[in-house]
Amino acid sequence: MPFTELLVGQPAHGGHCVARVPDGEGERVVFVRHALPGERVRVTITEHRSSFLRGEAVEILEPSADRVDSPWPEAGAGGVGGGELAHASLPAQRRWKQHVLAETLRRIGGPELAEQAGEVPEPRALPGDDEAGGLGYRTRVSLTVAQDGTAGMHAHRGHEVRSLGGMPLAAPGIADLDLLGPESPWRSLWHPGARLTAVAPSADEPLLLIDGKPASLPGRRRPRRSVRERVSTAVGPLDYRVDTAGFWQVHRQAPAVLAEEVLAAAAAGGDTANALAGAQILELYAGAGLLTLPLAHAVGASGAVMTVEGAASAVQDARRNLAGQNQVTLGQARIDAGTVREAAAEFGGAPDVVVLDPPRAGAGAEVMAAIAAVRARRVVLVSCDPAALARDAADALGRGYRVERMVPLDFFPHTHHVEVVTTLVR
Ligand SMILES: C[S@@+](CC[C@H](N)C(=O)[O-])C[C@H]1O[C@@H](n2cnc3c(N)ncnc32)[C@H](O)[C@@H]1O
Repeated sequence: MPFTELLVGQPAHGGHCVARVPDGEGERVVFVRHALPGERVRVTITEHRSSFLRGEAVEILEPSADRVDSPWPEAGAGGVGGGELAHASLPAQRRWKQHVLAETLRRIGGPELAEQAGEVPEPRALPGDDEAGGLGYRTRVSLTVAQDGTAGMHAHRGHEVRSLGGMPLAAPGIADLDLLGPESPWRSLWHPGARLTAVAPSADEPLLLIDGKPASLPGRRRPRRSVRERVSTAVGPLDYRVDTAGFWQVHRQAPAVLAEEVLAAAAAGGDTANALAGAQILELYAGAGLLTLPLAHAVGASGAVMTVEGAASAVQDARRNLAGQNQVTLGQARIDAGTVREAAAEFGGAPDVVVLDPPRAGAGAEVMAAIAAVRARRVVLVSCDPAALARDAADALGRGYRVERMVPLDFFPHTHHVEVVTTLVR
């Protein structure tokens, strides 16, 4: 079945739409990438599984009104991953994510979560994205060196590395590094198969890591171990240092927007400066302290913020970023039920708010149960995966919390990814 003509249905979690092909007496589901709902397309089947097929739309026979010329054709059918919605207009991408989020909450979280979440809004565009066509936002880009020595990315669900001609989603500082093509000045420093990470910090020169180590061109500034990031917030600009290979929000506007949303959620939507003064906050998965610093300002000297983070280098960065904030205690530990209980016990009673920003897999049932047992009035859950959000939020609902608000944010234009800040209250 090399090519099949299909009518494409609604999007599903993972960056594809659902279609069906006849299969014996019944039908088989096909997950189709690079198509839009309602389109009639020719599809090449890329993977056969016992219960479903995967395919890519290679010819659009009846296009949707939402279809646009992709600003990144190299991420289209047969191409690299990371730009799977680039064939849709930005408003259509946001409607796609809204649909997937609502469906995932219902399918994985169950009817109660779906009901409490209510009418899930479209993910909010970040400042400047609509004007820029959703391009030039990524301050971190991962590449791999192809066999011919040029920088590229892996084919979607493939091992082969494709050389890239452009990186339209990358921030301008990354293009300035001149990584692409056979004339790149970096070529003598890397080898086929090397992993490259390009970083364009908000308050520092862009830099390149080769196999996780900061590199520099001959005669240029020595490689740095950390970069400076500056985040504009309501309490003024906040300055951070972050390990070059450490976690930092990828969208150039995401640090400020996330800090503002988390503060508003923790403060019950009130004036954060007053509502959180004196509050006791437990922050889990705190990274280099992006959220810890504005939380520390908001609770003030009479409040307390305790963090737990697993990566030693991130805790070291946080120590520097939070220097002088005596109301903050930084803990390094792998987060599990035990560490949540221990951290909460330090407050000598329930903290007012628990903030958590777990990795893509979510916090998981055990950690969510331990968080619920802490009995904080509010839990602010930051999720970068709708399925993990549905599991984590459903766990909280089963343990005495209800959803007060869900704020989806379009942190990753042209991809299917979406960030959501959920406020849970007892
Ligand atoms: C999505 S990041 C959030 C960091 C921070 N809130 C930010 O926005 O920069 C998740 C963080 O959780 C940490 N982490 C992941 N799994 C962990 C675990 N099991 N225990 C402790 N920390 C973990 C990672 O090192 C990372 O810093």
